Amino acid sequence: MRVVTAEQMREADRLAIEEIGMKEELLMENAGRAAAAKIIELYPGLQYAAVLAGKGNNGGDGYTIARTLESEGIRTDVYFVSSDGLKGAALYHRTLYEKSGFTPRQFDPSSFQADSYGVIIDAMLGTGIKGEVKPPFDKAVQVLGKTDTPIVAVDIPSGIPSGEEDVPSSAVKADATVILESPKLSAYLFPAKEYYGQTHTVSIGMPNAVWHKAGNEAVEWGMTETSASFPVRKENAHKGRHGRGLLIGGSKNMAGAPAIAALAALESGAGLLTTALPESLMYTTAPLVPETTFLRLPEKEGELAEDSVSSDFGFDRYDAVAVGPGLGRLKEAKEIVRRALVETAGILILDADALYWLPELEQELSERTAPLILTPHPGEMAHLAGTTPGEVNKHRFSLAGQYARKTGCYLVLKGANTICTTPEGDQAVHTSGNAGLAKGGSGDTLTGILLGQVMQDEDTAAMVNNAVFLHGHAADLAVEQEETDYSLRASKLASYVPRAIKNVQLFQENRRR
Ligand SMILES: NC(=O)C1=CN([C@@H]2O[C@H](COP(=O)(O)OP(=O)(O)OC[C@H]3O[C@@H](n4cnc5c(N)ncnc54)[C@H](OP(=O)(O)O)[C@@H]3O)[C@@H](O)[C@H]2O)[C@@H](O)CC1
Ligand SMILES: [K+]
Repeated sequence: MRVVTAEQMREADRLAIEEIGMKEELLMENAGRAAAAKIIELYPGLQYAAVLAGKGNNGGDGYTIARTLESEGIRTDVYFVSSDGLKGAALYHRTLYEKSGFTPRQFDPSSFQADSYGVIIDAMLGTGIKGEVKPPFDKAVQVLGKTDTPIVAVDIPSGIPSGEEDVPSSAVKADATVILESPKLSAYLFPAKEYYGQTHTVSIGMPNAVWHKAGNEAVEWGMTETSASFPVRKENAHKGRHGRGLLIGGSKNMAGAPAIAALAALESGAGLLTTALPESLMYTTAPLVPETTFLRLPEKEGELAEDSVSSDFGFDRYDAVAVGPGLGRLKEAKEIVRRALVETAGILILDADALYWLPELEQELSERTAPLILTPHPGEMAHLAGTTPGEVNKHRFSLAGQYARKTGCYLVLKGANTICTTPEGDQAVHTSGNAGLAKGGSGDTLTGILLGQVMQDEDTAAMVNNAVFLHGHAADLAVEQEETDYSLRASKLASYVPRAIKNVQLFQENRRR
């Protein structure tokens, strides 16, 4: 599913109108009808609704929704908060509404009876918003903030920006948002996302052709995208075919991390896995993951020593190498990361403490040509980009895009709604996963899944996204079944990866039928 900025949506709109000849009134009719149908689906038995309408096209959608609901037998009152300068398609649809026998009323915050309606539809401000909500809309936002009646926003909750701009001090907090045609970036950014409630995207019949010119910012990557690119294993498969992977990590205080990552790598498809760790950790790791082979490395104070990785270590013998889970920050680890960057001819994944050294390895980073995947959480991203976690969270799309293009890496920016960016700047945002993932060790699981997945196909971008999807989907399945978002532990999470893969394969089979 396409994800856009307000500018791209406007450009698509313009192209559909000017180049394809769709009338704006038609797009608005489609929008209103699709939104009304979704509202009826969400609230079966709805009898009485109110629409709060603005003076732009979002308001225009509101009049169309009201007319459609009325024709479905649902009594619907329209209150215009402002209609100053109503024009174009919005004026056309208000006129249709009036000529159909209905009379819109001026919204009055002191007399509006929010509780008498089954649903209130927020059609005040859409993608045209700029800055803090101004009068008279501010009062209407306050009134909606006090009612228990469900609020359904049209396209975007009024006041919320479409992109990475600041969320104003007050905005409509919707129970659900019916997004028109394509979600805007803010639907994936906190705190804006919290205002959307449940999201439902409906088509307004925008011709696909316009997107080639209008472009789009990102896609949302889910089950459909994963199953479309998930490789089918050949019947005569051989273990070597599915990749030789190397995992490097572990230290005395993070002794379990390599086991968690190794389990996840094997359960996501790694053919042959070697785990390189401080030698003392082998005896605790082997019983947990009997299928991996080991490289027992010399250690210093329980962490890998600088000379742990011998000159003939053989980074280039593997299809993919992951460095980081439980590695620790002793400065000796820097040399291991440097060598991995320079010598790994296959795909290299750097995670956790391996990322810590990257700002000091700029030259090696810029000289690396083989694929590199970085998996920072917002704190690590801030360290990489030389900024604060707060700034990272505000500008997740743009910052990730800049960093991936600048360094030529595949960047997996973790956090709620993980964003994957390719070296070319193409982005995919993920919604799978839940609060159960906000726990130590869940990053190790992701690194393992990435290691297992990237060796399965040459389309690295798709494999990275599939790994992120499987990680989130495994967490969702765990919570649906016997786990909760409190209890989910990373090692348990790995045990749900097979079920996540099974679901992807079932989805694939059903599509082929
Ligand atoms: N794209 C498509 O294909 C289709 C799009 N459609 C719909 O169009 C919507 C976008 O419509 P839009 O561009 O007319 O803007 P919209 O959000 O209605 O608001 C504009 C008004 O807000 C005002 N305003 C601005 N800032 C403000 C503030 N801080 N506080 C208060 N007021 C503020 C501003 O007034 P001004 O400040 O300029 O006086 C202006 O009058 C989109 O979200 C979707 O619902 C559908 O119809 C189907 C086809
Ligand atoms: K709205």
